[in-house]
Amino acid sequence: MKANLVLLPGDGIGPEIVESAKSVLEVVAKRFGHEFQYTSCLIGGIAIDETGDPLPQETVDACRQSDAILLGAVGGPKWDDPNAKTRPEAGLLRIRKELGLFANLRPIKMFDELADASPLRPDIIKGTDILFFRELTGGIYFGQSGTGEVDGHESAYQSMVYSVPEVERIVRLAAKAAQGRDNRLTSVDKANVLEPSRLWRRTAARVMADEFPDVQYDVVLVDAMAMHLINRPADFDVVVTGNMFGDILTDEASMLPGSLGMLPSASLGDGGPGLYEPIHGSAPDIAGKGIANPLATILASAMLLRHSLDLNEEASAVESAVQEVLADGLRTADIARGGDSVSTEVMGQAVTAKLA
Ligand SMILES: NC(=O)C1=CN([C@@H]2O[C@H](COP(=O)(O)OP(=O)(O)OC[C@H]3O[C@@H](n4cnc5c(N)ncnc54)[C@H](O)[C@@H]3O)[C@@H](O)[C@H]2O)C=CC1
Ligand SMILES: CC(C)CC(=O)C(=O)O
Ligand SMILES: [Mg+2]
Repeated sequence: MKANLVLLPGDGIGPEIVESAKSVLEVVAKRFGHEFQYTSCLIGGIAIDETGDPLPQETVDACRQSDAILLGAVGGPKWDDPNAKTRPEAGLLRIRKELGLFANLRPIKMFDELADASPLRPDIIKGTDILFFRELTGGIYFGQSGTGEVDGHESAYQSMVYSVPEVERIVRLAAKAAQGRDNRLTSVDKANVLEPSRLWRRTAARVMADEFPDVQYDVVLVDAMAMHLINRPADFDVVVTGNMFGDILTDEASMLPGSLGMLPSASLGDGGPGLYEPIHGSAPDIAGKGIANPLATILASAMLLRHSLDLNEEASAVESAVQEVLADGLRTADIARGGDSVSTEVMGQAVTAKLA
């Protein structure tokens, strides 16, 4: 098949890990007889430096015309000035919104080979296989914000808004995914405090009762969920939650397989191109050192093959190749736990070698 792919390397370790994932896609195309074309576009801090805008219009246009998008990460200390007109992260939020990518799928899958990379005991993490559905284009990250004065003191606010259709569509997707897995769905909210969470909870309950009575459904408050994830992660199947709760809980959940550098994600909407990225950020502390773990981005490219190009065999081949290099004992520093480690490039090449 022919596919037009947009690459958005971004900032920090973004270019290094996207380069590794691109090499993997190139080798997949060669082995399976596909023709992938790549267009690299600006997003984030580098886009601010070059155009003044973290999401230039050419980037949006190229993404809209593509079959799928692979993104590295955005942001870094260079653009952290609290008084700056715009930030790299604004570009990422906008591309998600512009493309209507309301569903962010974040699988938390264990690799047996990495059991010793997790800070948690093997008996606790054994059998963990969670699929998070994080709502991605609403909630507090998109709420009205501003600064002002309260009681004579400088103040700031950011509001959290969810509408019924926004909750319905993400819950439906998550419930359908549950039907294809272990048929269990957990909705996470903060309904004991937040009004949008109460709307979320009653909407989700109605959708589940009316449309998915066969799916085993429960609700958990987000603070308790933070604890359950560490205490009994293997008990969860599909989890659906709002934008900020999903952002935070999945970074926490990355410690189950052992590193942020292992977790991919897919952002999907109603048709149109999907956007694939690792869940981590631009890791400025290790950028340019050639030691970042490229596996999250490589696994994101596998999700791209599966969800946007319908290439299931190819996606599985990439996932197996990752498993094999881990079984061979290859570790980047983040999963080496003090043992021998390899560079980003060597890890990427090892995966492509398995696929060639
Ligand atoms: N999707 C995106 O583009 C995201 C961007 N960010 C941005 O990234 C910048 C840095 O944020 P942080 O809070 O430091 O989060 P981060 O996720 O970039 O890094 C947190 C820690 O994990 C490590 N890490 C992350 N990815 C790794 C990988 N592939 N291999 C090895 N180690 C890895 C980093 O070295 C760091 O110690 C900020 O500007 C933030 O806004 C943060 C999260 C997501
Ligand atoms: C700009 C942020 C919302 C990025 C982030 O932390 C994420 O999507 O995981
Ligand atoms: Mg995050």
